[in-house]
Amino acid sequence: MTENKTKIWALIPAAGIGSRMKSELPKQYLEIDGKTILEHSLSRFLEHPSIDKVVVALHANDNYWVKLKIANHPKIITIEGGATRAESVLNGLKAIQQQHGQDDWVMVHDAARPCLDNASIDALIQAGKDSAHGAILAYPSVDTVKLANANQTIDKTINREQIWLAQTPQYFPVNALAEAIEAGFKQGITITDEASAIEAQGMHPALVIGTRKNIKVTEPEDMMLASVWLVT
Ligand SMILES: Nc1ccn([C@@H]2O[C@H](COP(=O)(O)OP(=O)(O)OP(=O)(O)O)[C@@H](O)[C@H]2O)c(=O)n1
Ligand SMILES: C[C@](O)(CO)[C@H](O)COP(=O)(O)O
Repeated sequence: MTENKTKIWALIPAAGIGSRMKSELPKQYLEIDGKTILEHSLSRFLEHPSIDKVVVALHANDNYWVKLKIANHPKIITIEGGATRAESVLNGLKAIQQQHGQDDWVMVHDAARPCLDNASIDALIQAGKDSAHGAILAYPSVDTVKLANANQTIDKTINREQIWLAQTPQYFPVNALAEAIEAGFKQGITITDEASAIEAQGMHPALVIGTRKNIKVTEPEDMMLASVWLVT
């Protein structure tokens, strides 16, 4: 009798061009401590015992991936990403469904977040057991939050007790997430993370406190920060 264990997939959107980084290479291929940012991010899932398979969404014109040693890892499936992060994620979800993973769960993690730690992955898996609406890593704001006017003046101060900054991974049932993103596209909502699509369907994912190390490498100064976090 084969066990029908629910699998956990990792889905890594890595099809961006990193325009805000203003670098020659797409930022996910910039190196820190001898490895690309993408390899650092991928290694967290390749080495985690609870993650069964990893899908990586690559830019249609990506000719960097094949040069990585990790490119032939047996746990990895590569697919073509889309014009937006949400489209890349949906393409990855469809690939998981084609691999009979429709009843599994998926952790979507930005390739641009190389400083993720194992304890955060463990906490997210546990939170998924307690929340049918899924769960995301996030961090409560430590700064006062201002709502801005169009002319870059302050409209008002937002009570920061309720402000959390979303990170990734974001962890959901595969089918529910695919349906939510497709519905969001039809409704014309802006989907900048997986939870925003799930919320638009009336669901309330759990917030799991991450670490401040789990930064998204977005602008040039983030490289120094990530370099420090990766070696401490
Ligand atoms: N069409 C896209 C756009 C982004 N991403 C991925 O989504 C993650 C978060 O996106 P972001 O930090 O915005 O990356 P870029 O879109 O590359 O950056 P920029 O907006 O500065 O161009 C990154 O790992 C990026 O590779 C993707 O898979 N497909
Ligand atoms: C998904 C995300 O990392 C959560 O904070 C963020 O929304 C990605 O934004 P980006 O502009 O696509 O980098």
